[in-house]
Amino acid sequence: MISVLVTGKDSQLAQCIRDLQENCPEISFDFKNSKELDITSEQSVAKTFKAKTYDYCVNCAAYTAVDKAEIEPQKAKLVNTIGVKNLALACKRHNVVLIHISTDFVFDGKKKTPYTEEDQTNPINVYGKTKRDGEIEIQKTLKRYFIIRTSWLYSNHSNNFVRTILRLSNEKEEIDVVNDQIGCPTYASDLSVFICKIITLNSEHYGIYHFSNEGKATWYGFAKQIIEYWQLNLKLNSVNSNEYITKAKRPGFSVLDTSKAKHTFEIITKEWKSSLYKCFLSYDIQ
Ligand SMILES: NC(=O)C1=CN([C@@H]2O[C@H](COP(=O)(O)OP(=O)(O)OC[C@H]3O[C@@H](n4cnc5c(N)ncnc54)[C@H](OP(=O)(O)O)[C@@H]3O)[C@@H](O)[C@H]2O)C=CC1
Ligand SMILES: Cc1cn([C@H]2C[C@H](O)[C@@H](COP(=O)(O)OP(=O)(O)O[C@H]3O[C@@H](C)C(=O)[C@@H](O)[C@H]3O)O2)c(=O)[nH]c1=O
Repeated sequence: MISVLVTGKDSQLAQCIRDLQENCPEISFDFKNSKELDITSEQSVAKTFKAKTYDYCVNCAAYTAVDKAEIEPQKAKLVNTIGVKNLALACKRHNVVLIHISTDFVFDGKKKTPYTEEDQTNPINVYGKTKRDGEIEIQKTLKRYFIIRTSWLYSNHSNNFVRTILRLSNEKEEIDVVNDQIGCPTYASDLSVFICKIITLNSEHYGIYHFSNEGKATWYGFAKQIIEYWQLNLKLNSVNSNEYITKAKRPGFSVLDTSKAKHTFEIITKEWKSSLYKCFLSYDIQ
């Protein structure tokens, strides 16, 4: 049995891993929520790693409120940088492989072609900076780690853009959505399959990997597709970022090049629209 600690039990990603559990009989998962394991507390982390022996730690715990991070940067840093450092140190002490999830928002979005793992990071908002600093803490501390950068995660769990659009369709007749930020929506369930594959392979190809669904979209295009699949009665207005003011700046282009993950782990990434359709089919509120 492979023993795996998963932090951030209530995150959408951890919930997707939980959904997958019965398809991975060789893995014994131990999910901890933020009360059971607070990654910002050295004591809490030490206690968890002493209580049981783990082969892997999958870190799904994060501060993910992109706009709020601009007004409480210390809180974002505490979770995304200091908390990650605590986990990396504990993994080192207990010889555990760390699988950490990072983001397309570590990039500034000035590139015109998909970002590779070798591209320079240059975050333009607090969330992105704290996530990039978390990556650095891992690289300083550990040799046996996987940092998986992904983008625009959604699922039928927790907070995400799909759920926001569904909620707004109940509250409003029309909404403005930005058409000048390009990325790739990624079904968290597909990412959880990839994480389990790395674990079951017992891969030693440590390092940074980009994982997303295939293709690209604007948030406007993403919203349009959600409206089409769910047949929502919501009018969309396409606007520029300077017409839709938010506290945090977001990269104009943050599509990830997933070639390295595809070649190393022999995976096929799914086209984003087909994964969105799968998410639609799995939805319980239709
Ligand atoms: N959402 C997205 O679009 C993307 C996310 N990512 C990354 O993927 C990962 C998973 O994201 P996602 O599933 O959306 O996350 P969510 O926002 O759904 O959940 C984050 C979880 O982290 C937990 N958490 C916060 N602080 C702590 C703490 N101090 N100790 C332990 N747990 C804590 C929260 O618990 P509680 O609710 O109890 O506070 C919450 O359950 C994150 O690393 C994120 O940065 C990357 C790209 C895109
Ligand atoms: C809800 C809404 C958002 N937007 C814009 C704001 C923003 O530029 C973009 C996305 O909005 P959201 O705030 O929902 O998504 P945001 O929190 O920015 O999403 C990001 O989350 C973090 C955690 C990541 O790591 C990223 O990969 C990315 O998924 O869409 C509209 O234009 N209209 C709307 O009605």
